[in-house]
Amino acid sequence: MTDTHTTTVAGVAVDTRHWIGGERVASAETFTDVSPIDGAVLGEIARGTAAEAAAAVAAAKAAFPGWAATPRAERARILHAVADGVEKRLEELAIVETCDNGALLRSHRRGVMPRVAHNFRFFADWLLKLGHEDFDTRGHTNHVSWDPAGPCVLITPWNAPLMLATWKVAPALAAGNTVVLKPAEWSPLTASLLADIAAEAGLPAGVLNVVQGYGAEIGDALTSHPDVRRISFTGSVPTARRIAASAAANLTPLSLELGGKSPLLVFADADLDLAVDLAVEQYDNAGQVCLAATRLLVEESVADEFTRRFVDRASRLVQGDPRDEATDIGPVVHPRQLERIDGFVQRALAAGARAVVGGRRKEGLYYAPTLLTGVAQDSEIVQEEVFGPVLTLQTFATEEEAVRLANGTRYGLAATVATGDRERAARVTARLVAGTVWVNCFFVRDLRAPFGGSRESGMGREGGTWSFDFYCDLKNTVTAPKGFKDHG
Ligand SMILES: NC(=O)C1=CN([C@@H]2O[C@H](COP(=O)(O)OP(=O)(O)OC[C@H]3O[C@@H](n4cnc5c(N)ncnc54)[C@H](O)[C@@H]3O)[C@@H](O)[C@H]2O)C=CC1
Ligand SMILES: O=C(O)/C=C/C=C(\O)C(=O)O
Repeated sequence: MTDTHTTTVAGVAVDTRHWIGGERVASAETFTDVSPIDGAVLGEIARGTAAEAAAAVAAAKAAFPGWAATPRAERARILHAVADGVEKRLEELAIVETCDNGALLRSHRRGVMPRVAHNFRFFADWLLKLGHEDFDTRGHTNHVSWDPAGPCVLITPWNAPLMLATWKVAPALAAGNTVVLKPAEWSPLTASLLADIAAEAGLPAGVLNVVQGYGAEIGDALTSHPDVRRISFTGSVPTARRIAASAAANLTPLSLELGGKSPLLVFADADLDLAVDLAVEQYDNAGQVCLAATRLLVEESVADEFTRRFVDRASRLVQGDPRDEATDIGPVVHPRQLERIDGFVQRALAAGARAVVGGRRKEGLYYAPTLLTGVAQDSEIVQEEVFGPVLTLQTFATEEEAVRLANGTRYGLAATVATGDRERAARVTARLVAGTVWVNCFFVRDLRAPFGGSRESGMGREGGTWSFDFYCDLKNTVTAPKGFKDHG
């Protein structure tokens, strides 16, 4: 149901306007938000332009001095209150997100939305632990402080909308910055709910602004705005190039978390059932996970047995409505994404690949979980990020070959190694080019650790102190032991 400025999704009222300077602001035009589950219209969302971008940055700029001067303990208290609000509305956020992007409700309930709250709690607590380091040089004190940088523009994708947005919003606010958040146009709703939650938690007007619209319109206006002091972007490589070009004009510092084509290396000495579990896990969120290990690299001697067990496990996956607790794989996010995924698969099949599992569309926006064999290292399907439930399988004869194949793309976001040999694990992980490497596990990580990608998978790292390195202007104040009136 939708009226002019509010839509109701699964019983939850969501404001479809921007949130700028503590007020709801409409745009002259709207765009239609559609659910990938069944094509239902979820709402008419404000389609922001350069004017709303300018208003949001102006609001963030005006609110900056007050928020930057707010004591750390008070900033942390408010961020914990935001986390409380997320937890209170967890069920609402979970169902709205599922209707909006089609990811599993059970994942939103049990993993994703708790992580959203944790993002706020973690950075609130980390802020309070962040030291002011002092160094002494011939009696001169070098005092290093973490100064807030100014208004930050945060641009996020649709595959894990609120989780990836708050991974940026929380440290940016903790650092004392103000924020303009632009969520993806395919999943705009939970960002609007976050604005409500933040206001209820007592975040002052203008400290968090949320604008809606298309990347090429309002997104571009935000990233080229001269008053913006940080841009953090998660999304695709082509968009990152455009944003980096906009940022270059103003020399705005940039953090980029981009795509991947990560490998899962399965050695013959691995626990094969565990390795198969790890491989099947890559279909989570219908494969729309930047970290997904979509290239299965399996040692020749166990490849047939691995494939047999994989096919058996994959054939038992339940595909269907993501609101159903029994569902393992929901729809992909948008008809354009479905076309893109199927295009990759059909071109690979035409080039000689074999679909051991899937390889076709199903009804609606559902794509059969797919495993392709007979693929060459330099083929499109092995080199390009598909961002769908599509895995490839290649074999290797030696550890050397495994590492060469694993590192043989232009990406470097993540890698997973399945092995029963600790020494091999140490040897191989040391040689992999990736921001995160998992051994006999996947996806679990500590927010104190750095997160980001090498090569075309990104620029910079966020997480723990690395987030504050990015969102702060670090300052070194050197004070001499002389010149003060009270000094003898
Ligand atoms: N490394 C990481 O942590 C993650 C990376 N991703 C990557 O994101 C991609 C999927 O997300 P998509 O939404 O399709 O990416 P996308 O790059 O098309 O869009 C991401 C965001 O950028 C905005 N945007 C588009 N053009 C823009 C412009 N010219 N200026 C400013 N903003 C603009 C969009 O509106 C959206 O909010 C995949 O490639 C995936 O690997 C996704 C999740 C996590
Ligand atoms: O921050 C994390 O640990 C996970 C990030 C997840 C994604 O980037 C994703 O779902 O694509």
